Amino acid sequence: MAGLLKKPLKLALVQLATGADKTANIARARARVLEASQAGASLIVLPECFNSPYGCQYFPSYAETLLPSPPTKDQSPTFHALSSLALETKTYLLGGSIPEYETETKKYHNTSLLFSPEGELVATHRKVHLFDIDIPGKITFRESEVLSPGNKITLVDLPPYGKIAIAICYDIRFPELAMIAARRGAFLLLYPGAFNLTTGALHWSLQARARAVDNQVYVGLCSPARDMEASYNAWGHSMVVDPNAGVVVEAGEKEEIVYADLEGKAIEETRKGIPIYDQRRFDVYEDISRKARFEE
Ligand SMILES: NC(=O)CCC(=O)C(=O)O
Repeated sequence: MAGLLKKPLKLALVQLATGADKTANIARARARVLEASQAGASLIVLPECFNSPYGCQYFPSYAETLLPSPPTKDQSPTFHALSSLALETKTYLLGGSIPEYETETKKYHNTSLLFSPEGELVATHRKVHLFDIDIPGKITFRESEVLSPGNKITLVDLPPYGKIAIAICYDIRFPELAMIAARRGAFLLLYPGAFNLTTGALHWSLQARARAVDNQVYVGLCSPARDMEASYNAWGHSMVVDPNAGVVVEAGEKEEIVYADLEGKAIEETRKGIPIYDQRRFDVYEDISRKARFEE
């Protein structure tokens, strides 16, 4: 399967330091996105919940309304800030995620918005797998107490590069989603995410490398910077992994932008050397990518 990534692409992951002030978070994101675009990035990613603190107690008060689209500036200042910034920088801009309130259903979502270099909204991903875990003595978190899940896999074409898939944080633990997107032609799986000090140490890098090696695609994980004063301590360590599961670049814990130059030949050479794409046995097991709920 040659030619998934049709043109080399500089990817930037902005490991943003966020706080309680939404306006300040957006302003800080803007400064970092301008910096990344000046460094030559053409796809720039912000972290999960980049305009708010991460936590169920915060989602309702920080939530913005995105539908019907486009929202007004009052309904979603973040939508308009991202759209203008993508247009100003002429980049693809993935607005990590923001808490969303859908007025029609009266539901909250954890939602990622992707804008084109023309400032147009080109994809919306609502977190499909909500972060509900309970590790006694370490961490209990129940996004589902406030949020409702999204119901689709998000695969989007970024001309002239090719297709990418977008999912959010806990979504990475579900290899089906990654595998389906990769089998439908994604060259890159992007996960804005905020793992924590318990599961970050255990699984952050492992999950990124696993999704890359399973699918022989690039994987990018973009975290908020770690803030030990916050109620939830993000892991940091934003990273890009190549199609052979090698870590191309990894941030530390503080605010930082990391860059990676993605090239189609890395995917092609990996798949040529270890040709699992041609060796699948759909006579033994099912090709689940044929049945997925998709919006391309
Ligand atoms: N924000 C999240 O979905 C956190 C996911 C996480 O920490 C994990 O271990 O998975």
